Amino acid sequence: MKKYEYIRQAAYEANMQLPKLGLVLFTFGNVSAADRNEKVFAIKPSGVPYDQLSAEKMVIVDFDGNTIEGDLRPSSDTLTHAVLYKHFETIGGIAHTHSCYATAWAQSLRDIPVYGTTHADHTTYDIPCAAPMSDEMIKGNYEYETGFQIISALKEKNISYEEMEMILVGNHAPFTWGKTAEKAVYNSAVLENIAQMAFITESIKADALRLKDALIKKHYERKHGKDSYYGQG
Ligand SMILES: O=C(CO)[C@@H](O)[C@H](O)COP(=O)(O)O
Repeated sequence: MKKYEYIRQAAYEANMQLPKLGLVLFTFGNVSAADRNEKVFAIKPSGVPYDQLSAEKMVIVDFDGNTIEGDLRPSSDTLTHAVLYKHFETIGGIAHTHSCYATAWAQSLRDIPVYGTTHADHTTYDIPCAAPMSDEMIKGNYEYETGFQIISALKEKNISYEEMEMILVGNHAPFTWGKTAEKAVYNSAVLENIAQMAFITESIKADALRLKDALIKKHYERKHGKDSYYGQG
């Protein structure tokens, strides 16, 4: 197998899931897949429509954001991916979408509260919204700073990147990650569904009640506890 072929293919297949799942339009969003031994990742080229993508067009970038291989320019979000790979030491994939409901929560600068068991099946925490960029950050290295905004938001709430594989970036859109690029895309789809349900919940009842802590715990444990299918792996 040619060098980096595995991550090129993984990134390509994961990117192609985004329009299929209705998580992006046109050229919005991007997915990357990492080879942690080589400290590189394959990412969608910038501005290329999904129906014109191929595994060969994926750009290989190192964890400092330098292009290693590829004829096209890597996604404009590359430095955010690079910062996350460097700091979240066990992840193998990252997805960024502009999916409608999750992005609307990000634009509203709001964490998504745990309103129901769908949310609790995936995480016991509210989905955090990282603070929007300061003027200095916008003038500086914006995409690089976005990575640090994500890291700071989790740190502030004392949540690890392993417990929370999804985040909203204030005024921007969601980023999700996971052990693989496929899992990162799965998390983007779950986040969009949770965001939509939370929005509709508040539209029906503005003062909707949060799910009780005991139920949050019960639902999460059922899916992720030691006796669950996932907990055993
Ligand atoms: O966040 C943004 C724009 O707000 C980007 O995700 C674009 O939606 C896609 O950019 P490229 O990956 O094509 O550079």
